[in-house]
Amino acid sequence: MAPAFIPATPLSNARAAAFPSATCVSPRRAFFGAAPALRVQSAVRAAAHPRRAAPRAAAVTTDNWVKAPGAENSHHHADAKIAANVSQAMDVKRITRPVIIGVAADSGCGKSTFLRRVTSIFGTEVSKSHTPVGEFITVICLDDYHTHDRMGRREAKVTALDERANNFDLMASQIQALKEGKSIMKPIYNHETGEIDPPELVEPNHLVVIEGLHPMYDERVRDVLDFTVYLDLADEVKVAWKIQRDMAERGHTLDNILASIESRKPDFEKFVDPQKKNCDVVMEILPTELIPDDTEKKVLRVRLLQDENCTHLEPVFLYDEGSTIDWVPCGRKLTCSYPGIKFHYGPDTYYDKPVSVFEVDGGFEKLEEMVYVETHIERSGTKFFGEITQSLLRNPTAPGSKNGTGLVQVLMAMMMRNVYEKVTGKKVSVSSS
Ligand SMILES: Nc1ncnc2c1ncn2[C@@H]1O[C@H](COP(=O)(O)OP(=O)(O)OP(=O)(O)O)[C@@H](O)[C@H]1O
Ligand SMILES: O=C(CO)[C@H](O)[C@H](O)COP(=O)(O)O
Repeated sequence: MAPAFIPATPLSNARAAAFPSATCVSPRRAFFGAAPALRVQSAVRAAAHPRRAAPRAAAVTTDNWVKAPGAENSHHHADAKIAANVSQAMDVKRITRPVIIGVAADSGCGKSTFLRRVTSIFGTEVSKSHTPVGEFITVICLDDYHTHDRMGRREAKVTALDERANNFDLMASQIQALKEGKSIMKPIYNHETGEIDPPELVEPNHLVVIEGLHPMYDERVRDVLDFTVYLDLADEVKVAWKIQRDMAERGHTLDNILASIESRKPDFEKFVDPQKKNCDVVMEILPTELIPDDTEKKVLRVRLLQDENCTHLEPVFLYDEGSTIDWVPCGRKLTCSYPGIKFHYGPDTYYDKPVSVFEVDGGFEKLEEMVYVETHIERSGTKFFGEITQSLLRNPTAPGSKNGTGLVQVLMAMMMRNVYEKVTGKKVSVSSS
């Protein structure tokens, strides 16, 4: 029998503007780029359909489930469980084995923007719910494993980045369970209220992405991951993006934004940043080198660092694998206005390990011309001629579509698709129209 469909936990209302020190937005809200209208709509829907508003726990029978190891670590997590048996969803959806991918970054560093590109490359959609779920992919935000609610963190005098503020025992047991094909009752950290809501049902899926501050922090969780991605923003870029988002869209003051970034820095450096050392791919976003003394930080230099020894990764390259290449296709091949665009590819070392670097500095004047560049990017895993260009053209106004950030995000999304295909031996079919 097919498992009963459990309504997804609805999006909660706007995160309180009353917490000006908060630097991140609800990943779900950002994931769908939800305008206030959407949030209101979702609240109205919930009111009109009370079942939607009910906690997911109410719809599931978990009598023969077991308490998840780690649930005892926090009174907020007491109801976190793991199914005793493999989920029927495995059979019903013909899941070979769930592929689990980690995406790590600080808050506001473009995880949601990247994950929208991922779903687009997989040709799939996800629900507008606390945990986005689709036929193929589920995206779990690891903020849900915060040990304390917002008030509790204040009392304990810890930031959300601190290891003590996260229940890694529970995270490890539940992500491991999903990989084994078992459903879980996962806690919910509610960014709107700062509270921990009753747990929700999450079933195994073909692809499960775990995103947030610490997907690779705990060895037990890291060992479960099939592929790991780290989004690494230079401080100047982080500040510029924060200013753009939090000042323009949320009415925060500049001083407030800067103070918040500064206050997170020590714990960011201690608990989040070190994860990048062991990642399969790292996307560095840096200020351009094409404009001397650039102050605007709108033109970006992007470096994709690909671990040469990663089991499932075949690094992309320009022209000739292993060579060092600097390429400026501006002129007859590409329309470029100042400062133009420059590509670089070559071997390098990153924390003592060999990596291939694919780098793009600057932007595209005409996105359609990207197809010329695409013909020179080798082993990108495209399924048809022009797939990268088509993917960027599908949403030309998305952040980064006209510069290297969008291009590198699409390349990383294709790597994730390759990893999925390698691990499962199944092909993902996509449409070229
Ligand atoms: N490639 C890009 N170029 C320019 N701006 C970008 C790019 N990617 C993301 N941004 C901007 O940065 C901000 C944060 O992006 P996003 O919401 O994707 O980050 P996030 O890591 O999911 O944030 P949070 O953890 O706070 O939810 C947004 O305002 C977005 O428009
Ligand atoms: O770094 C973060 C990741 O999103 C948040 O700051 C953390 O999850 C705490 O959330 P909030 O500020 O809403 O209490």
